[in-house]
Amino acid sequence: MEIKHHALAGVVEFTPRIFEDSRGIFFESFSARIMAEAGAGGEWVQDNQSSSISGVLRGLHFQAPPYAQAKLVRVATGRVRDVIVDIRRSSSTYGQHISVELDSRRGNILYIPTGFAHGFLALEENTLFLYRCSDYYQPSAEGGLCWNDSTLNIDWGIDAPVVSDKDQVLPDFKSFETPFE
Ligand SMILES: Cc1cn([C@H]2C[C@H](O)[C@@H](COP(=O)(O)OP(=O)(O)O[C@H]3O[C@@H](C)C(=O)[C@@H](O)[C@H]3O)O2)c(=O)[nH]c1=O
Repeated sequence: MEIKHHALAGVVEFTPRIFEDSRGIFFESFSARIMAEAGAGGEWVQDNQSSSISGVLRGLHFQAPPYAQAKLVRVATGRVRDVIVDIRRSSSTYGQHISVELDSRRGNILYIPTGFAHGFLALEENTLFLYRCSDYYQPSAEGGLCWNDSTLNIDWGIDAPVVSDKDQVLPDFKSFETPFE
């Protein structure tokens, strides 16, 4: 497993070794030991799966404490542009984001600690997105940020993605009060 520590503290990307033979491919998509040693350990309690048509954008989402969720995200079919925004008030990179392409052919996996808003854009038809969460879904704790906020200035590479009604009314960064220390 190749390990990359990203510029935003605590964010780790894993790229597994892919074994290919005449039957197809094999790779390890989760290793509690390797991930914990890289600072991406977690008590995972919920697995989620979504499928999206090309051009669907989901986000930017988080759950507020005490229901904050770390996430371990990957793509099983297709490809996404995955974006995370640091919303930890005391962080030196507060308000900054990174964008990582997650590709089912590479099998790369992104560890997102608590204190980040998360979203992704599906870049292919039938993109199957899989993720584990460190806490259960808690609708009352759901929060978010506007995907095309001018302060965040995220280059999604698309002007008019397919966005849910809920995601069209998320707050902008200027009026946002983060619940994360
Ligand atoms: C996230 C979630 C949703 N739901 C339900 C609520 C709703 O009726 C339906 C669809 O929910 P949403 O529109 O919020 O799904 P979606 O927009 O895919 O939400 C997800 O977006 C990505 C970017 C994340 O980071 C995730 O944490 C999650 O917020 O599924 C659950 O039952 N459990 C869950 O854990």
